[in-house]
Amino acid sequence: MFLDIFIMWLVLYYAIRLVRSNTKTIQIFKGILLVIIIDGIAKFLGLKTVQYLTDMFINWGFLAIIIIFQPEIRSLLERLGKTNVFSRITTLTGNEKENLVDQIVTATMLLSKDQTGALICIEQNHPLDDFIATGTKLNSDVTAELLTSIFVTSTPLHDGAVIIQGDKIACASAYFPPTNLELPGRYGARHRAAIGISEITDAVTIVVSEETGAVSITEGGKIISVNRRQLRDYLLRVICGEETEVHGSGRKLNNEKPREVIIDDTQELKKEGKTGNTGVLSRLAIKKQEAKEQKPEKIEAEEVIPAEQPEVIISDEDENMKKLDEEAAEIKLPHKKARPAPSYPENDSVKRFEKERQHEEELREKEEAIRQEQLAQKKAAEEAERRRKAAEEAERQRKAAEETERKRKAAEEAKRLEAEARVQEPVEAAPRMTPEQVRAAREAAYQKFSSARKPEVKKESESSQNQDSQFDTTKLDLGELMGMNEDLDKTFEVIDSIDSKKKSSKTSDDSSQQEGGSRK
Ligand SMILES: Nc1ncnc2c1ncn2[C@@H]1O[C@H](COP(=O)(O)OP(=O)(O)OP(=O)(O)O)[C@@H](O)[C@H]1O
Repeated sequence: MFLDIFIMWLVLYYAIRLVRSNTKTIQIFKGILLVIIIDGIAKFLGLKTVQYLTDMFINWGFLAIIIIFQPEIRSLLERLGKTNVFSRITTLTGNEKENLVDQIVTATMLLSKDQTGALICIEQNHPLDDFIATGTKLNSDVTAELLTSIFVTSTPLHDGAVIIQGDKIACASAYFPPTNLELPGRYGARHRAAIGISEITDAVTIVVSEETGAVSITEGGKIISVNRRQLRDYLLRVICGEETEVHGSGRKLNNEKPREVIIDDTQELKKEGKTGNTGVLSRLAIKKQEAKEQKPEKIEAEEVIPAEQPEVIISDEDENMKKLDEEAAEIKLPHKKARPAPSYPENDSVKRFEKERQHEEELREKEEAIRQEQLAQKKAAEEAERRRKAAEEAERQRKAAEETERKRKAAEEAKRLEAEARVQEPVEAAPRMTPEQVRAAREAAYQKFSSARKPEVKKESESSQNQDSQFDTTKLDLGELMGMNEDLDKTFEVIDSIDSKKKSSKTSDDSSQQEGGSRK
């Protein structure tokens, strides 16, 4: 019986812790409570339909809870499986815890002074192994030197968060899901990631702004700006469970961890013109303002001195702080280099959207490149065709010019030959006989000459005289005949030369005509 009650108590204890460690779970739990209350009221007032609905919800609620809390149940079982029921931090001794706090505070203040952005997450009861898996595992001692070195912007590990498990730096470059809360513009991706992790786990996260050097703490979905002293007090309380005093303020911090630390972002939102729809933080800030008026002794977010403001030195006798100052003075941060683009993984939906956008952009660029290439090819083809035609036209014109020239020369040559022929004409015109006729005449002349010498052949010469009276050689003496014979020889030579020239000019004409024909 006692064991039974003990087990039930354990189950309830862890269930409540699980619900409390996650703001989303709290909301769902509140919803379930509301349904149970409505069911009670319906029963009391006898509202049968409402009761039927709420009964249905409660009857099936077990299944619904399993479905709704599936990730949380899984994480609880995982946690049980790892037998890490007690957080690693609880296993440290008092001195180790204090040293851990000092190292974290020193590193944070150095980073703040140097305006080097940082995100340091300290694991509490909720294991952060899933987030450690997104980063680079280190498993090294927590020292101010190592912490500051990690966040120096020229190192590959500076992007993302450092997770501290117990007294070890479990990893660097871890990715946290950012919050979806509406926040003032001064909070960027780093602050969103810090609030995001505090919404889904009970971890405490320290953020150092790269822009202003301001130090903030996030826990339970809330963010608060702190100075060095406040940071130390806060960490001592969270890690060592110490109750500390804010020196000089005359006020004590709550015994419990300040789970609802909030920042007054109402002023900021008003400045940005977002007065209509103020976020959760601003509404909480207003509530807190009201509470403050009632309980002035409680420390409020609005009262926290922002880290960028000159720090108020409250006590000269704080030896711990002096020691921290001395330690910090020994650590020198390297010269900051230009900040490279973040390489940590982005929020899933944003990443997907960005990927799709890039893909579309690439497709558009490819299509445009193909279109441009086609256009260029078309232009090149057109240009080539234009050049080919121009070359053809130039060739045609060249040939035409050559042809004209050739014809001109041929005509000139013909003219020249004609002129030459005309010069030879008187010699050619004299006989006005064909060579056969001349040969016949010559023969006849010879016959006549012979018959004059021999009377027996006289009759034959008479008959030939009748044929051609022009060549009446009977009355010619030998001298005359010989002279005539020489004349005839000259005439034949002239005729032969004219014939050969005519022939040669005719063959050149023919060949040119043939060339013209084949070109056509
Ligand atoms: N989801 C995330 N998880 C872990 N680290 C992140 C995440 N988002 C951003 N960071 C870190 O924050 C850096 C970008 O910070 P950003 O300047 O956008 O934030 P910020 O809140 O304006 O801080 P700061 O005041 O330092 O500029 C990144 O380089 C990365 O190191």
